[in-house]
Amino acid sequence: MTLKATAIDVEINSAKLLHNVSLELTPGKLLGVLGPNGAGKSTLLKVLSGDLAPSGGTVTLDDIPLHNWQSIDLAKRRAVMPQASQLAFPFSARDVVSMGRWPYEKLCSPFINRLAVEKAMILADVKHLADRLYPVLSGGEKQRVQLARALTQSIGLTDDTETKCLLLDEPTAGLDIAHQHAVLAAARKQCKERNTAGLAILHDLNQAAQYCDSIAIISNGTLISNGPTLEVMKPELLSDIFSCTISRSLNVASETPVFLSSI
Ligand SMILES: Nc1ncnc2c1ncn2[C@@H]1O[C@H](COP(=O)(O)OP(=O)(O)OP(=O)(O)O)[C@@H](O)[C@H]1O
Repeated sequence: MTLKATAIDVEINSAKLLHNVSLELTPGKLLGVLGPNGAGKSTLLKVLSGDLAPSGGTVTLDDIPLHNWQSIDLAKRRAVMPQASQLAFPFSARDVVSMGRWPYEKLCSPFINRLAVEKAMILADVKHLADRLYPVLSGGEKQRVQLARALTQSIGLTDDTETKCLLLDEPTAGLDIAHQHAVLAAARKQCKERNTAGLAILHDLNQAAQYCDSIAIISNGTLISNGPTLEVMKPELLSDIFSCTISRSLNVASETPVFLSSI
């Protein structure tokens, strides 16, 4: 049992941002959310995280509506990496990552909390940035520090058996290619090894196919398709959704699909 959205509508100033979207996150799996710019992907993530109340429908975590959860209990169960995080204060990168431990401050010893921070910094490859000031890091470095913050939050307790949810809004945006792979590998590892239910909004079709267990496609605020990655990522559907020609072949060496696109 985990995070479940049922018949979600979002309407702001008479604009329909989401219409009748139902979606469930699965423990141990990474769900990729694809769709054109302005489709409603970030809006969906904000509804799933509890940051935005839907106009209609419900989001439940373990069958309990999100608005009935205490914020500290919700923070123990789901971590969010938003699309952009600005912090004006001169915190170090380690301070920012440590913020992910606030739900566990009183539950774990300082030693355990420090270990969880160090582990997440290694996973997100930001250990070498630990003492640098966050506001002066590059965009990609800040992105990885934010990923580490979300990862350390979703690590929870050392012997935690509760399923966590990890919600990532374009975690690879602005990253060099090696770090794009590293970030998605870290997200997938977190899902598999800690039975975390993950969601990542992505724009790269090849990375989505390579790292995600299932795919949801959103277009014009509507869920168009949702299911196992290769069943959903059909060239005809993708070409239609993204208004360009998309073909799919197979990388024989790695046995992974390869998507090519042209206008
Ligand atoms: N607070 C708001 N008020 C009015 N319209 C909004 C608001 N927030 C988002 N929108 C609009 O809702 C639509 C969906 O936005 P959203 O950010 O969810 O898209 P997205 O799929 O994440 O896009 P992208 O891939 O460009 O990040 C857009 O047209 C956006 O302008």
